[in-house]
Amino acid sequence: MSKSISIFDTTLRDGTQGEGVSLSADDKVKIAKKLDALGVHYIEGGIPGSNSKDIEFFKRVQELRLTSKITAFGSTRRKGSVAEQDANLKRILESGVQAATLVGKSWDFHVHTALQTTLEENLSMIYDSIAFLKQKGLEVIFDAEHFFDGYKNNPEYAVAVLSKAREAGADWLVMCDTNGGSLPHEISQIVTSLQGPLPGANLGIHTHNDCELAVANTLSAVQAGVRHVQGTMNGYGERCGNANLCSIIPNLQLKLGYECIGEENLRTLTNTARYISEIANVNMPVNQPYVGNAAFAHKGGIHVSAILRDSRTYEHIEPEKVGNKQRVLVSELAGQSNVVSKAQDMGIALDPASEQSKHIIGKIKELEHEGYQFEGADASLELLLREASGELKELFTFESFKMLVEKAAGQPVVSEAFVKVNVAGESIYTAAEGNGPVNALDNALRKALVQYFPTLKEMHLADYKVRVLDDKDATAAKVRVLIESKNFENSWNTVGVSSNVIEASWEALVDSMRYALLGQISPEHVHAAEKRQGLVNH
Ligand SMILES: CC(=O)SCCNC(=O)CCNC(=O)[C@H](O)C(C)(C)COP(=O)(O)OP(=O)(O)OC[C@H]1O[C@@H](n2cnc3c(N)ncnc32)[C@H](O)[C@@H]1OP(=O)(O)O
Ligand SMILES: CC(=O)C(=O)O
Repeated sequence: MSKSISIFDTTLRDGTQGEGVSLSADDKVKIAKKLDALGVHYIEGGIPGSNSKDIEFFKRVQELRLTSKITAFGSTRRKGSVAEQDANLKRILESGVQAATLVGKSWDFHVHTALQTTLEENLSMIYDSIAFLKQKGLEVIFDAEHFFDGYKNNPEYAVAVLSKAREAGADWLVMCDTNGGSLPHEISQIVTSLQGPLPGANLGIHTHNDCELAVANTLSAVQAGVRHVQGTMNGYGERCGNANLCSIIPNLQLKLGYECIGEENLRTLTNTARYISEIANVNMPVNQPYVGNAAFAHKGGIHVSAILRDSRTYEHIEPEKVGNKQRVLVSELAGQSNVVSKAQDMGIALDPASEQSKHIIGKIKELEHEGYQFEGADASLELLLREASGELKELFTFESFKMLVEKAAGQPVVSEAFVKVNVAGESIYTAAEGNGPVNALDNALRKALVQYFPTLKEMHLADYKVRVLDDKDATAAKVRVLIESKNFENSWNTVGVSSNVIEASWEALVDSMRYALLGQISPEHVHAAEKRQGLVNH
């Protein structure tokens, strides 16, 4: 039996039925290009009978001449009408696609309850609609909605639906686990049972994740003989989502030896998944298998010590095969290996056997106990490691700060910060306003430093997160502030902890600037060098 699987992506249709996922025509075009580059065989673009955004997408995507086939989705004709007059079928034709996905009922209960028609009329709706589109020269993928629930309730009818679709000329007969309630062994048994009534049929699978089994159910169907797999990127979709292609494709290709998108394209999977999550504006869970940030991240000291000897000790595949990478995290669960490996990544020489490395681990554990978290604050960790290894040159030191927050009735709240820092032996005092206390502190600190270090003009704060660490004693609870900073090329994260949110923010802010200034020369040295060259005379 062929080991090629046709991959059908419905991120742009079923994916957008997921809560919180909404894509403009422009977003859809961008995602379609990316999916095409990934090498999926079909891209279901939307429902031309539903909205003008999808109509615009189908118009624009034709101009791109993608390799993936674009399909338009719609349901079978309405009951008691004729296919030629059906508004949804007409819209599919007008969309200019060469392939259509038609959804039809295959559960008798749905025919009676949702459609409120007879079983015979539903069969005619399926036959007429597929035959009409085939007559117009389209490839037709028939999605048998609720196929598995239908089969459990009335197997003869569910099979009659697929047979009718085949008779009408459907190119693929796709069995849908629409409510996502099936288990892998049921999928396997039902798919296998079709070999008798539908010998040699082109079967496909479309599953939902309501029992967190959509990927497992898809694999079961493939092992029972289906050769067409529908799913979405990152598992977006109605309710709990669709089968996640980011897991299905590597499972099929790397574990089961099926050909899906090829080895080279598979290496772009992580980038594609992350790009789509950015466009969809949906945060990707860090622990998402294969493509998540933590999919190959190692935290426990015992794990890190072993992966440094051989990655296979704690990795089921080489991360590069799906375009991901190994990461080592540093936390209170760290051992020497984590810290030494992290230091190496940062270009800091640290002897694993030294007292110095033991001291650093002790220090990290102590700080994590106090509430610091270095997993999400690489820049603060690097400062700590450089400081402990004696490599850090401080370019400024803190003297004091003061805050004023004022609110008068009917007036907007005003925040002002006063900051005193010392640069090259000189005490600098600045004041600045901001749209909040942290912004005011950032502005005042920057104002003090930028005259000495102009590169600070290029950086800005990109994200700010506060977490309450101990709510047993509400007012004395500690907070942890995480700040993400960016310049044109890089982003870096810093952390601060205190029972006072302003102090915690200050600490993270100062670290952010200390990190931005790593490798810069102190103004004292610049001044001394200029003096040597006779550029200044004092
Ligand atoms: C399993 C799936 O995911 S199927 C895809 C689901 N996705 C969507 O529904 C998103 C896009 N949907 C839409 O924009 C709209 O629902 C439309 C344009 C398709 C239809 O809108 P409306 O005409 O207002 O109908 P409405 O959404 O209220 O109800 C669905 C109608 O489709 C009919 N219908 C449902 N499934 C089918 C089917 N397989 N074949 C024929 N008709 C069907 C229903 O009987 C109902 O018609 P009725 O009100 O005459 O009984
Ligand atoms: C067709 C489809 O999306 C489903 O049955 O779930």
